[in-house]
Amino acid sequence: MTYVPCALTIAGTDPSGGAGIQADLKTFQELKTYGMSVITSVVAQNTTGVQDINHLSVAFIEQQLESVFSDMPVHALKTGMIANEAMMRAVAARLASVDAAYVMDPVMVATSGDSLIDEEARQFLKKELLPLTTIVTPNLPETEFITGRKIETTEDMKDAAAFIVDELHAGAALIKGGHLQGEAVDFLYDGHQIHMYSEERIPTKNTHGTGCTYSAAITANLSKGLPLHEAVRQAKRFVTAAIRSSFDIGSGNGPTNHWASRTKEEQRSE
Ligand SMILES: Nc1ncnc2c1ncn2[C@@H]1O[C@H](COP(=O)(O)OP(=O)(O)OP(=O)(O)O)[C@@H](O)[C@H]1O
Ligand SMILES: Cc1ncc(CO)c(N)n1
Repeated sequence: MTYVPCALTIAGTDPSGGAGIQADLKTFQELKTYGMSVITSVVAQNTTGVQDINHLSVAFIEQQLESVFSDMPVHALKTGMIANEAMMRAVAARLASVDAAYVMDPVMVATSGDSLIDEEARQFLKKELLPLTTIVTPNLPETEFITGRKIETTEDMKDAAAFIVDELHAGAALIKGGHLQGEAVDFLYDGHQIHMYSEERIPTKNTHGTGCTYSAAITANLSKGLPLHEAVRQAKRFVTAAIRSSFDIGSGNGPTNHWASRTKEEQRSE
């Protein structure tokens, strides 16, 4: 039987297609993995912000998890928006018995600035979910929350990555510098060494869903069995290409373009 890499996302939705579950599934598909999704909250949002949120019940989230795990292989999974502590407890209980790479995108606020999870969920994420991760991928505000430190320089980013692994027991930490000035530089600490991923900053406001797309690409690459550093390296290339050819659609922060990383040959043969 051929091996099909299977990737799962546990997250909220974006009907405008740029972030959340929709961005994750598009990314899984582009990276030639079999994509699956468990929805935590249905979010009415678009490029301008979040208009409303409808949370699914904990029992229904548990049922979705059971439907997937009782029947399907999962080689890697990611979590995105998990709005409250009760939902997080249900996910944590399932993760404890799952043997798959776990990528946590510690989603707290949308690109627009709208809050997506409550205060108790933030605390639970830091104390209970972090130690279960293969890798956590915070942006700068999320890193400041998780570490309780101000992050202003690349040195601060490297120190934060080490702190999150050594003191808070994440498997690895990728600190994303999308919110800094200058080069778009990210640092990975895997418990042994620091890796740096740096790309030219693209002058665009169209960054809706970049964090979702990046963590989904890492998840897809891990489901294929790539080592962590290589999974992140290829994902950084993918998200940079997606930002470079992002869409100027909608009147706010436009979405990334998930098919941008296809080679010319691949695009021609379609
Ligand atoms: N303008 C840009 N040009 C190039 N790379 C960028 C730009 N903005 C962000 N990135 C890169 O995109 C990736 C996602 O980082 P970012 O810090 O924006 O995530 P995020 O804040 O979690 O995203 P989101 O807006 O979805 O919440 C990182 O690799 C970051 O370095
Ligand atoms: C559902 C969801 N998850 C994550 C983000 C962060 O971009 C968002 N805007 N929406």
